[in-house]
Amino acid sequence: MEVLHPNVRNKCEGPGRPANPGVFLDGRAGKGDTCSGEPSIDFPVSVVLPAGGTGERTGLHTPKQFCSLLGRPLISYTIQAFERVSWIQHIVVVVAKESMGLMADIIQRFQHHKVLVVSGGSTRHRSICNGVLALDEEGTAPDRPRVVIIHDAVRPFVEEGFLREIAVAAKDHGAAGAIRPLVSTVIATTSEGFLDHSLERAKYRASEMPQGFTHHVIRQAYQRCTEADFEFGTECLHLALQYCGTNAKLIEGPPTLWKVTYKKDLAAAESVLKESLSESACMITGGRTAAAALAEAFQKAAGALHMGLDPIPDVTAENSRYLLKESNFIQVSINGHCLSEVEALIKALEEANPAALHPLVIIWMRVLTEDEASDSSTAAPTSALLDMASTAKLHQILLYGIQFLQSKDSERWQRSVTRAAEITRTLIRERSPALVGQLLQA
Ligand SMILES: Nc1ccn([C@@H]2O[C@H](COP(=O)(O)OP(=O)(O)OP(=O)(O)O)[C@@H](O)[C@H]2O)c(=O)n1
Ligand SMILES: O=P(O)(O)OC[C@@H](O)[C@@H](O)[C@@H](O)CO
Repeated sequence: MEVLHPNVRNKCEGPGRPANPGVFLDGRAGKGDTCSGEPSIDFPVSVVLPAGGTGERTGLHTPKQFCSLLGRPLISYTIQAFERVSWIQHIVVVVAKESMGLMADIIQRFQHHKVLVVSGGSTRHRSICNGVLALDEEGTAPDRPRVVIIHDAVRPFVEEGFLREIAVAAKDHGAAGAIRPLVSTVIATTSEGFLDHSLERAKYRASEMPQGFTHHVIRQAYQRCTEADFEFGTECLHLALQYCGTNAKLIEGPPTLWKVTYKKDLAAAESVLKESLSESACMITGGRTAAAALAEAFQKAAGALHMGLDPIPDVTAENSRYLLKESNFIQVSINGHCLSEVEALIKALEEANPAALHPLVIIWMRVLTEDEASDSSTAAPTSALLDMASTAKLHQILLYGIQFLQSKDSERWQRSVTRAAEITRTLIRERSPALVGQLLQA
């Protein structure tokens, strides 16, 4: 039986849909930390991420918040953006009841913390209301009101500095919201579909997210609003003004605040994520002379392609710091072609960084001498590579292979190294799931 939230009897939902507070999965609370010159956050801040929609406008079967970008659900990027902010204590994710299990899997797989999952409602306002009512007044006082940041779960590109501005403005004014200049002019139409009038664009702004409210204001707004508000409204700032007399402080936000609405927006978001990914790589030589010589030649070729390359002997001791850099890795294999070194690297990466935000790339670089190339006993372990790659992919590690000949002909050798660097750059840039586990020839 669902427990009705004590403060609302069927308020958020139509008949029969109560607010249904869950349990915090991990109540770790951060403390306010201040970057130089930025206002300190000395009051409790929680976040409500409405993610209970169906994403009809994408035309996809999967709701857009659960669509994968680079192998990771869109909502996981948004949650990560907030859980990296130390002064945010709790993140309430509001999902449709039928998605609660999927959301729990995502939290577990990507090691999200300080997350509470509650069930959504039939409209965005009802979902947000459920999220707000799941937060209680613990740890607050009149001079330290809890601030609630509300942010659409399908807006993954949100920065800490702007969140701080919204949170402080919400504490000071009761409500605050992100705005952006209008791109198109707003017009009103007659019932017959003709132009009635147009608004003077310079006087208006687009209301975006994040928005912030003191918990008291947003909770009172939802307790006083009407069924029509719940059914047809799209603006929380309006509810604060209409039902609490609170004029939100409006702050112009960066262009990155855009919302994923249509299918094309998913492709655009993935492209933005790709651009943010590290294109640098560490080349692990094992301290062997031949591998170090390859690394030197490869570094020149990679430099010409504007790709950073750090030759390192291993990822142990002081070099273990490379495991935490969200860098990519090239494991060099000369005169010894088993995959054991790759296996050890994958294990070290998983232990050091169990929930990498983006897929990391490992390239097994297999260099054959001319004698080995003609010796059938040194056939490439292609099936072992495929098996290892498919397991690693579950942990956001994309494993590829590149093989080439260590020719005695210097020109031929240089051409192979250059081709290997070009392939490496493409694999790192594209992170194509289709090529995972393949041994490509340079
Ligand atoms: N009943 C609803 C409807 C929407 N949302 C959330 O509100 C945010 C912004 O809404 P929108 O972009 O309209 O998402 P959808 O309603 O899913 O999209 P569509 O209108 O295309 O179906 C999204 O994160 C969406 O999941 C929600 O929590 N509960
Ligand atoms: O209207 P939709 O439900 O698609 O999206 C919600 C947006 O309207 C909303 O996030 C901002 O306009 C701020 O209120």
